[in-house]
Amino acid sequence: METFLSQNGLSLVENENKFRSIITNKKIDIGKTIIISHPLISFPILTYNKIRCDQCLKKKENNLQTCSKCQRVYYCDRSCQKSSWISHHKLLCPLYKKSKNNMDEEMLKRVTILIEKFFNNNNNNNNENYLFETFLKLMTHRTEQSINNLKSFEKISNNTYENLNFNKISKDDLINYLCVFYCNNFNLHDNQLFVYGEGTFPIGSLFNHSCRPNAIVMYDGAVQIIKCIEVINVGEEINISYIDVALDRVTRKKMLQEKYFFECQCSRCSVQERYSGIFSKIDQLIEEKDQVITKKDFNTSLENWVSSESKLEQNESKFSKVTKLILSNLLSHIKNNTTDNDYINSLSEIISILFQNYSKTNLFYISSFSFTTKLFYDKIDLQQWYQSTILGNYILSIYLIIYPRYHPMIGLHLFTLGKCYWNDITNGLESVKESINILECAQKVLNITHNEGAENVDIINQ
Ligand SMILES: C[S@@+](CC[C@H](N)C(=O)[O-])C[C@H]1O[C@@H](n2cnc3c(N)ncnc32)[C@H](O)[C@@H]1O
Repeated sequence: METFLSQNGLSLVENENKFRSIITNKKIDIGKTIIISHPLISFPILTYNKIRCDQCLKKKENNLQTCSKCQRVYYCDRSCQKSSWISHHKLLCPLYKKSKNNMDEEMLKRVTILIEKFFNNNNNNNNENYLFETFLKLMTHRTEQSINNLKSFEKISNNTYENLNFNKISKDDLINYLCVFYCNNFNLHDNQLFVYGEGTFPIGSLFNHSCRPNAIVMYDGAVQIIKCIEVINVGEEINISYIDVALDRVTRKKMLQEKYFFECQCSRCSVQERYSGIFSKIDQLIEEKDQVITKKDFNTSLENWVSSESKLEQNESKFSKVTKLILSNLLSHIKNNTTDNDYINSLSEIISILFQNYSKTNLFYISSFSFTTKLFYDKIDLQQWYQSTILGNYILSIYLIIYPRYHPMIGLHLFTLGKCYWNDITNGLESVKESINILECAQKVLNITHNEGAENVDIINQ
């Protein structure tokens, strides 16, 4: 494991609160790939299992071939089918007739078959041994798991043990593996961020969480790619995010505690930050203070704003003011190569103004956001392009407050917004100019966040 990490310029160091952390031995620039790693096991979720190959997880609509024996798994070609057969399917194929596995059981069976082989051939110089060694040292948090979890793990472990013969692995080991899955596994997502699979990635599991991460996780089929979104200097820790960082502090805290068993002390959540810093102000802006009535008010005023007849009236709205303030100050930081410090300074100034003037409004609530996004896509469906650009700009301004500037959500949204401007002919040449500006920003972000060859990036680059 250490060798693999050091080949990638990384080190694993002990950490008092987090057990271990990954730090970089060299400066990493924005957009650079930090590490590419393979899963021990990954497979598509049920809704995708007929359009994504069970072995390589690449998409191939309509052309996948099923295993003629069990007719439960689909492959893109003979080579993937053969790899899967050798890896685990030979043992699992006859079992599919008997039972319908849930995801955890499926993962457990596949992983355990491989680990048993690893134990049996321990001396072989297999170049994937580091994956097993890493997996076996991942955190289980077993003593902190809920009683319900442990009961369910025991049941799955019993089923698995009855169906497969293991010599080197005990039932108790299986429960440990399930605990590892619970707080280490990843959901694989496509370039639009839709989840298509689940995977055990031992190397990816070494990265700790931050609510203001400097790295993101992307996928290409079954391959995991961790990319840098903020300059990371020698000796600094690399952090990804385990949850959606747009969530408010209370929800983040609850989710991290329930699923990963830790109290987050990242740069955004630390006590020091909480009382003074910019992220604390952001968290206060998005934290919900009022109840349902204001939500209804919000929806009505948003709809009125978007459909107001006169532009003057529109510009007077708090939605317009906030959007203009944020975009006029922050959008240029996306396109130009400003430093992270310059960006944070600008963000800090904006947040202070927003905090002073809008901290008692519900403009930044996540719950308001689902309505705003729905309205945005409704306008697109209705081809009301001008209104879609107004809403799209507002959404973009909120994204720039809650997400790091080079985040896939921002890139994807810019891409959609750029297309709305392109279709909006009411403003003539102005719309075309704005479309180009927005699409250039989208190109910059997507080239950083997405992998080469990703569909959106290709379209935009062309
Ligand atoms: C996927 S593992 C990350 C690697 C782990 N530190 C290790 O050494 O194996 C997730 C676990 O790491 C710890 N962890 C991750 N991020 C943390 C953070 N920001 N603060 C405290 N603990 C964290 C928690 O115990 C969590 O359940």
